Amino acid sequence: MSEPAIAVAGLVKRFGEVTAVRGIDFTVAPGEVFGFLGPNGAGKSTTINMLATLLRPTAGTARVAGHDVVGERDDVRRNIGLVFQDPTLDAYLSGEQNLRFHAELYGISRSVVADRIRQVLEMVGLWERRRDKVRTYSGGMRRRLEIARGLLHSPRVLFLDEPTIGLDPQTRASIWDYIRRLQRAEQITIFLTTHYMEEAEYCDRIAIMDNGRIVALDTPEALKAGVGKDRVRLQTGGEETDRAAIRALKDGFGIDAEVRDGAVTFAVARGEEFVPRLFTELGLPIRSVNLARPSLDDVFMAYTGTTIRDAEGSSRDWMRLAVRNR
Ligand SMILES: Nc1ncnc2c1ncn2[C@@H]1O[C@H](COP(=O)(O)OP(=O)(O)OP(=O)(O)O)[C@@H](O)[C@H]1O
Repeated sequence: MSEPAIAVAGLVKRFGEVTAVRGIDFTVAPGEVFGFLGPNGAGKSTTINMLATLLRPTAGTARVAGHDVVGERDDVRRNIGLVFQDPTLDAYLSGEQNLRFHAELYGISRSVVADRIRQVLEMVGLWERRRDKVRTYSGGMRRRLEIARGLLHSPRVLFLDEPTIGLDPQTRASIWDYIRRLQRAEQITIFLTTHYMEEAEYCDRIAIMDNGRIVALDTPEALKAGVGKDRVRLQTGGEETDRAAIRALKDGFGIDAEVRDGAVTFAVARGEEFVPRLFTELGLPIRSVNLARPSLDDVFMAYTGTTIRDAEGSSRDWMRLAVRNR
């Protein structure tokens, strides 16, 4: 197997008395979309800043695109793209001029720059608007331009800190569409932080961070399967058959069911495998079946004791400080 895109071992960050990151370990495979979720102050921004070489770890190691974030900082920087919270586009320049400026900063060779600018602008659907000043762009267009800029120097790993915060759901969905397409087209690894559960669903794997530690790490599916059972609602067509169904579920499967809102309701592991058995083994008429899975909100609640909504809002000022003080 090829080397991980990100490999973190025993990573710690202390700010004086505060230990923001308390020894975390994880790896991210090349081409993965990896999401970091957690309440305010969990240590997400501190972690992403260490991986992006903007903050120096207190202890432990992190390798990004095969290079050490402390010992080979310049190599890491050449191989990563950053799309962070602070908007740093120049609103009085056109989209294309912003990218040219970035290309110069990164020393991208003149012979390839025009082609590459076209490529990334087309990827995020802004080629037609390239000559317009950024101040005429919508919030979603600016974000797409920032993503295009983060990709300009063909990074192996793209870091996105809350890529869609403050955007409406439709724009968020379209940004994700672009992120997914980019990831396929460029085969890059994407590491992002988010507060939005539906956004976490797009990730191949998610790490939930709380109080400086990773408390859960898996695919969204596995995390949901881990917190609880699926909920099945069954309609049999009558009170008598409902009662018979409750008995049959108890006797045949050892399941406790009850009638709720006119449907026989119960919890079961791997509901999608259980429902077909109902049809063949229950021996009663079934008029409809509804299967609901635990959501990532349930997962978040189970691991952090708060809802993701409570965790919204932000203490981003720390990150700005960290970026400025680098
Ligand atoms: N430069 C700093 N100096 C002192 N303490 C800091 C600094 N940066 C972060 N912290 C502290 O470290 C902890 C983790 O902060 P961090 O910003 O990494 O959390 P987060 O998970 O990104 O939160 P949010 O979702 O609010 O952005 C917090 O207690 C924060 O106050």
